[in-house]
Amino acid sequence: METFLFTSESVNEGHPDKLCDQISDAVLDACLEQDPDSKVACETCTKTNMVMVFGEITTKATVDYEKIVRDTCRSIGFISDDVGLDADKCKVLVNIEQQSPDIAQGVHGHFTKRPEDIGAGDQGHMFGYATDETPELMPLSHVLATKIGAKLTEVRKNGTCRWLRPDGKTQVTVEYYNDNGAMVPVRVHTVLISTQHDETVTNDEIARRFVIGGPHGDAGLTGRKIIIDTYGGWGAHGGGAFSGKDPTKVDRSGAYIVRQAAKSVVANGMARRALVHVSYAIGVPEPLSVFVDTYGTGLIPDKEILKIVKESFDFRPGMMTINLDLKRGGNGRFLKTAAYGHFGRDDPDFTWEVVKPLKWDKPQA
Ligand SMILES: Nc1ncnc2c1ncn2[C@@H]1O[C@H](COP(=O)(O)OP(=O)(O)OP(=O)(O)O)[C@@H](O)[C@H]1O
Ligand code: MET
Repeated sequence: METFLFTSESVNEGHPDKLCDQISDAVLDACLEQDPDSKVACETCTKTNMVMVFGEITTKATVDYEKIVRDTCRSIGFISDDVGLDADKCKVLVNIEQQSPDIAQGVHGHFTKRPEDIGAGDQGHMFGYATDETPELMPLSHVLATKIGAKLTEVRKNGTCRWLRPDGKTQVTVEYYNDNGAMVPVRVHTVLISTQHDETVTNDEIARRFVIGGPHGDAGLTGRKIIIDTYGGWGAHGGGAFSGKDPTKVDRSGAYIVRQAAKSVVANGMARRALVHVSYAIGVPEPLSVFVDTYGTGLIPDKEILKIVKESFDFRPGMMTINLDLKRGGNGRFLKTAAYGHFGRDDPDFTWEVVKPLKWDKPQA
């Protein structure tokens, strides 16, 4: 049996880039909670003793950006310079302007367009992926890297492992067998864990020193972990980031709907593995292209699956927003997505994970 190795990495919520993603999505949550029509493009950057939020936000909500930054840092565990950032003492800079009137006019006509007519918030192309190798229909290498990272945070926060600090990375290599296009995991080959720790840990417990972490060790930026956010290197990626963006930004809503489409194709038994691709032009509601590839695992031809996908999913931004309930923020709805992956999560707030029943004729054996 010919096999190959495939590796996915993940980072914890204390990684500086992920801290930025979480602050951006906490801002989005706060805006949507008070004003579901908010238009939000919130970027965050951080370095030692400093967090800055910046971008374009048009909202009726009254938002205390500084408080959101400090609360988010604190809840992750950044509570002293020692661990990489002090939530209560760090400098917080805010540089937020309104959405460009040119974009507002083209995309939502300054809030006048009906949902059917709302245009894509930008050009771009997005991929959704699903594979039958795990119950959540996600790549095993990615699921394991993500879950080990989440577990590290859990044992830090619940006190099981007292020498852990917030920042950390994981990486998992899995040996796979290619079963006519379907991916079959054979064994876990390597697990790598790099976690920030305090000075009390001994050299027997760890291989390399990693005391300086968080923004002190490495600057952070929103949108720098797009592969960790999606499929761990499997499938494909159009390059758009998710966090801090309202659903008119198809980088996010488009990627969510194509995940639902790919997952539904696999869950309905039409294929063992699927990639769904969509593209947009700014200000235009209908997608420019939709494409399906089942890597040769389809029980019916890909072009028939594509037809079913196009009939079953509405790719217009205003309609994706309604169908996936993407204007609902608050209660950490989007904040949750900003660490440990946007896909494959078992949580009713991840509406794009709900499998849609698809009507198709299974060929006779
Ligand atoms: N009114 C406009 N019409 C068309 N394009 C515009 C308009 N205003 C700005 N742009 C272009 O679109 C770009 C935004 O594309 P980009 O992919 O960087 O978006 P983004 O939301 O920042 O995504 P990411 O977070 O993935 O970087 C701007 O930098 C600019 O080049
Ligand atoms: N940041 C922009 C906005 O707020 C979107 C990217 S530029 C087309 O609409």
